[in-house]
Amino acid sequence: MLFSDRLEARIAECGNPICLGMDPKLSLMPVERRHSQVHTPEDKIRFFYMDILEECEKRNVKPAVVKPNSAYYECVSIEGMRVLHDLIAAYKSAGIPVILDAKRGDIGKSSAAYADAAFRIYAADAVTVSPWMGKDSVGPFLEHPANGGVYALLRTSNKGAADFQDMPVKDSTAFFQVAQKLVEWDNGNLGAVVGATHPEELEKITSFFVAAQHEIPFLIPGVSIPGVPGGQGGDAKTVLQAIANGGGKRHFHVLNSSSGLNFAWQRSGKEAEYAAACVDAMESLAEALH
Ligand SMILES: O=c1ccn([C@@H]2O[C@H](COP(=O)(O)O)[C@@H](O)[C@H]2O)c(=O)[nH]1
Repeated sequence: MLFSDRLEARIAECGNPICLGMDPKLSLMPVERRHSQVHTPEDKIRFFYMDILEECEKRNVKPAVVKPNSAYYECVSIEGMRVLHDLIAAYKSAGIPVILDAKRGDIGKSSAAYADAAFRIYAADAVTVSPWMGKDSVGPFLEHPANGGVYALLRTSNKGAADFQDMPVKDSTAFFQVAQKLVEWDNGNLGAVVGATHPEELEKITSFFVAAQHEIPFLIPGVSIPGVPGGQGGDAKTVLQAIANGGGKRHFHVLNSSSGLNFAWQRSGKEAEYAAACVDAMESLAEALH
C-alpha cells in the first residue's frame, strides 16, 4: 500500500490530523516528579515519551502520527539514538506511524544508505529529506523496499525560508519549481513540508497541487498551542482554512506541534502532570479541528 493511502486511512481512523512532535528538551521534562529511578538524560527521555504514550492509550486519544526530530536525540549521546530507535518501535506498536525528521539527502549512493538507515535501522514509516540535490538524491528514498513516506522540504516555517525558497525562478519562485518536480517524481510516497507560519503560501501551494490534479500529503510544522511558550506562532485552524481555500483534501495533511504539545504542563505549572497535560492539549486541538 502506498504511503499516501496508508496516511489517509490513518487520519480517518484516528479522527484527527495531529502530528505530535517528539523533541526532548531536558529542562522541560519533569520526569523525576513521577519516577524516582530516573538517573540519566536517556532515562528521562524514555520515561517522558513512554508516559505520554501510556496516557494516549489509557484515554484513547492518539495523534495521527508522531515526528521525532533526530537532532534532539543525537545531541544527547550515542545511547540517545538507541532511545530514539526504541521510542519509534513503541509508538509504532501502538499503531501510530512515525515520521523521522532527519532532513536527509546526498549523492545517490549516500542517499541510499541514509534511506536504509531511516527505514530499516530506525524502522520509521516516513522520513524528511532535502530536495536541493535533485532527483537522484531523492529517488533512493522513494525506491527503498520499505515503501515508506518521503517528505521533501518545500516551503519551510523558518524566517530564512525566504532567502532561497522565495527566489524568483522562471516567472515563479524556487519553491514552485520544487513543487513541479515533486509532482514529476511522486510514486505515491512523496509528501512535502510546508510551514504553518505562512498560511498564504500554504494556500497557494495547495492550489498548485490541486490544479496539477496531483495532491501530495503535507507535513505542516510550526503550529503553536495557546499559552505554551516555544512554538513558532502558526495557528492550526488558519492552516486548515488555508488548505480548504486552496481546494485541498481535508483528511490528508498533518499539523505538527512539538514544544507546544510536549511541554503543555507549563500552562498549569503542574510538573507531575506532564503526560496528562500533553494529551489534554492534543484532545482540545483535535476537538478544535473537528
Ligand atoms: O519547516 C520546518 C521543518 C521542520 N521543522 C521541525 O518541526 C519541529 C517544530 O517544533 P516546534 O517546537 O513545534 O516549533 C522541529 O522539530 C523543527 O525542526 C520546522 O519547525 N519547520
